[in-house]
Amino acid sequence: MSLTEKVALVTGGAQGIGRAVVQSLLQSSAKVVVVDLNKACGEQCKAQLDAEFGEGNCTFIQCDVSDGDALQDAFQSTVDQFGRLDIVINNAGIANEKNWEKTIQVNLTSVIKGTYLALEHMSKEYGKEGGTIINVSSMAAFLHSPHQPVYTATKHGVIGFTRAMADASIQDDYGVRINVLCPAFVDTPLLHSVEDEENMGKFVKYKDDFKRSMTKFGVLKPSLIAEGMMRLITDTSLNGAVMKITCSKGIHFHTYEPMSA
Ligand SMILES: NC(=O)C1=CN([C@@H]2O[C@H](COP(=O)(O)OP(=O)(O)OC[C@H]3O[C@@H](n4cnc5c(N)ncnc54)[C@H](O)[C@@H]3O)[C@@H](O)[C@H]2O)C=CC1
Ligand SMILES: CCCCCC(=O)/C=C/[C@H]1[C@H](O)CC(=O)[C@@H]1CCCCCCC(=O)O
Repeated sequence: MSLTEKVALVTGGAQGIGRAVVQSLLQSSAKVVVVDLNKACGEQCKAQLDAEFGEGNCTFIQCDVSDGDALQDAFQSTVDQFGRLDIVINNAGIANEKNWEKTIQVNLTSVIKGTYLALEHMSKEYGKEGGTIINVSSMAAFLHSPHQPVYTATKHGVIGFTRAMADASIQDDYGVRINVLCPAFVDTPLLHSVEDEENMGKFVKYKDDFKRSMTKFGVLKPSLIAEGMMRLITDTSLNGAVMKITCSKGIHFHTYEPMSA
């Protein structure tokens, strides 16, 4: 499906899962803004994508998503440059149990802020044309581990927030679909960062169990996560959906009991 004329903003898009998603969006002819903290990685990513897709299709904005004003400026710059916004992927995430407050800021607060900013630029409530938001959670929200308690809490939070906002979008006719994606282990730099005491603090003692779990459940390629993301972007029937991606079942959806009064 062509996303010609569509404009996407991807946080944490310079490497890992975000980078794979940016690649897929460009392959579908969208314009893409990569918002990332890592300047060197972001500039290298943009240079590679310019070489592959031509200049003018991809922009890099250096930004710490946990800085609310900077994130607001990144959204505004996107609209100033490309004239519109259609797709927002709140993907940036860290796993730092030592600086757990930062983990909450990046993984949860910034996802909430990124969703509200996306709505300001896309919702019919603000006179805009609609769009789609995908928030990145994790299978850690379903299968917890003592290795990463705060990371797990943030990923639970992302699901609850996203589902509630998806309901609000339907009830108040925002014209914006809001979904959440939960990958199992994915082969990215983040997955290796959880072996360091510097990141995990006292919980690093559980790292061998965590690694055994990786061997047991397998490790996914970022390209499969990008495939799931593209399905959430293009399937207009999906709102409030919780997509899981695992080695055993591939791309599938979590189902919930209907809410009773
Ligand atoms: N790799 C895995 O096994 C899994 C990852 N996830 C989630 O997927 C998302 C992406 O993770 P990966 O690609 O694996 O990580 P990664 O570490 O490979 O890439 C994350 C990107 O986010 C950027 N970033 C980090 N903090 C930032 C900040 N404050 N502001 C702006 N950019 C920032 C980094 O510079 C990096 O480019 C995260 O939300 C993560 O929790 C979910 C399940 C499994
Ligand atoms: C910090 C980056 C790594 C986060 C990766 C992740 O999401 C890990 C989740 C694990 C949790 O901490 C304990 C687990 O067992 C989770 C992995 C679950 C994979 C389940 C796959 C099941 C299946 O294949 O059916």
